[in-house]
Amino acid sequence: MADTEPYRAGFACFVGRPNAGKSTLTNAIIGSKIAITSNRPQTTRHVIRGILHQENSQLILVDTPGLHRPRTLLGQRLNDLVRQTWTEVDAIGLCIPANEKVGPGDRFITREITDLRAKVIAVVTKADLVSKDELARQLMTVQELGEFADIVPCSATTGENIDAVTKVLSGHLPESPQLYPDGMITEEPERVLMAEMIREAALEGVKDELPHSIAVVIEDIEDEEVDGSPRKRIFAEIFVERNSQKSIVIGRRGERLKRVGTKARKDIAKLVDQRVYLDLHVRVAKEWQRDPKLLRRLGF
Ligand SMILES: Nc1nc2c(ncn2[C@@H]2O[C@H](COP(=O)(O)OP(=O)(O)OP(=O)(O)O)[C@@H](O)[C@H]2O)c(=O)[nH]1
Repeated sequence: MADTEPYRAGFACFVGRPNAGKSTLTNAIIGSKIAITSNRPQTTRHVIRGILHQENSQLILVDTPGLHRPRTLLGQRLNDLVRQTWTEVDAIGLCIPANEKVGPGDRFITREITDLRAKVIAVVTKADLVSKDELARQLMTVQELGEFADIVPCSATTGENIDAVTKVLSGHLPESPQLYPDGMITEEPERVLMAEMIREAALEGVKDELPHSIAVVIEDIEDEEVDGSPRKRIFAEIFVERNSQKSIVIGRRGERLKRVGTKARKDIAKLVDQRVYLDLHVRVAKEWQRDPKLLRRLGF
């Protein structure tokens, strides 16, 4: 029967409250670190696409930030971006952690995505954190939450049932010819990925206020040759809103910034498969979240 199956291709995204496991799931499916995860809410800012090529389908995953109460211009733009994305996809995976009570946040998001043309699949994430009984109970609670085309439990950490999530999502895509060439896993410009890697490194182990106040811009990338082998020299600016935040990022005698640079450099070197020299600067740009010009420069 397999070869009579029609070819399907289309777009899907994961939604869910902050920390529901959307980015980790996206990574587990695509099998490469293209979306940024952290244990802090709302670190996913850019729409990043990963493309999963299978024999009979092509699943294009779009990563969106979470909806949140818009307090700034950035907040409003992010929400617009999220809603825009939802209207464009063919399938939506609503992520609900197995280890947390279904709450108002989940109901809010469920309502928001109910009347879209996309098929909605409930994905119960982090299944590894609960017992079988707890998982069964959560699946039943989720069933009551709304009308879903399917409900699938999985764990992105152990990889359990990730194939099932992919299969179910792909099965709800429209019949369509292949949309992207073979082998392509992301169409996000490398610069955005580089900036996200630096941002992730800069956020490691810092206080709650920083994630919303930090942004990274890649100013320039130069190809150079060192000792006969190619190297990329990358100039990046880390923007923060206050001097106090600048001190946090830089650390005592610049030690923290050095660690940030080392980690980001390694991640970027893996991404571009080349040696990298990273030139990092930290700049205070007061209220960058409210400055339309700066927002545009930062890619929002
Ligand atoms: N044990 C376990 N932890 C997970 C799993 N999936 C995600 N996590 C953890 O949950 C936290 C949040 O995961 P993310 O993937 O960043 O969540 P997100 O929904 O993208 O979060 P936002 O970007 O804030 O919207 C991270 O610390 C992950 O390591 C899983 O299957 N099992």
